[in-house]
Amino acid sequence: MGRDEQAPADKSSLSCPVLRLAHVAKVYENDGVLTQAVRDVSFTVDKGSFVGIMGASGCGKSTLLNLIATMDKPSGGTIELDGQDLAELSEADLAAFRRDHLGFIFQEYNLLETLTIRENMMLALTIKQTPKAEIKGIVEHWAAKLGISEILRHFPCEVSGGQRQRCACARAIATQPALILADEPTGALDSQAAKQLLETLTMLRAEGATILMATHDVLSASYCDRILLMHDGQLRKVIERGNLSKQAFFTRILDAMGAVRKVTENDF
Ligand SMILES: Nc1ncnc2c1ncn2[C@@H]1O[C@H](COP(=O)(O)OP(=O)(O)OP(=O)(O)O)[C@@H](O)[C@H]1O
Repeated sequence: MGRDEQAPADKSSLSCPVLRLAHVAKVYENDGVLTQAVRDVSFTVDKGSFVGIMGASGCGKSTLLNLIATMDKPSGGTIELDGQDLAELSEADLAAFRRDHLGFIFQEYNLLETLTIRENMMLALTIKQTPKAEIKGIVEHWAAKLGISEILRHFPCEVSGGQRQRCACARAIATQPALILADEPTGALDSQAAKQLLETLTMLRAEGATILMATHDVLSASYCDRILLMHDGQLRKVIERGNLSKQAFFTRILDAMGAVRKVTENDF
């Protein structure tokens, strides 16, 4: 049995996890109807890694991301981010914790339309109480790295979808969060812009960022170091990239997805 065939292993003794989930569950209740969206999910995300959560629509990716983003609370299990058990935080502490430890990149950019790209980045740093004297330098540093220096004075509506998404990346990384959560970040982009964005995320990872990305797109997933394959709320498989090329990893993910589907079909 290859290592990508094993049940998810806790690698925390070997490395430095930024995020640790243990037996996380989420049950929604609407008008007495229960939906078990996440079931007994355990995994860790190491510092400086780029991890993907994959699975078909409805498998629980967004629910899991919302729990990690502190937007919702699990029905069971524990989530530890940057050494903090999220359950121990009061409602009042959560917003500050989110601001100080997390960065977000969503499918729909989430830039404030009435602010320029520069102001969007500055706002994130101001909210995080970055010293005023440092803000300009930080904005310019990341804008240059992400190739958006020329458009800093523009409003989001004046730039392309790909540029907007790179701005969202610049804003997320500028505050140096412990973890960047990306939810289908390439969902609204054409294939060329999607490729550029994925290369940008890979570059941010090389700069030390830790990224957890939900996607249903195998090509996006092939840029990751590790894929967590979900099905029906459960973590079914962990696929490590290791030394594989992007293309070989792409094939391995496809194979693993096929295998998960086969097991599921055989259940009937
Ligand atoms: N607020 C809610 N109330 C009740 N059920 C919900 C709620 N949010 C999600 N669900 C259900 O939980 C399950 C997981 O949904 P979730 O949105 O996490 O899946 P997903 O993998 O992110 O899907 P997609 O890729 O389509 O966004 C689904 O069965 C969904 O219908």
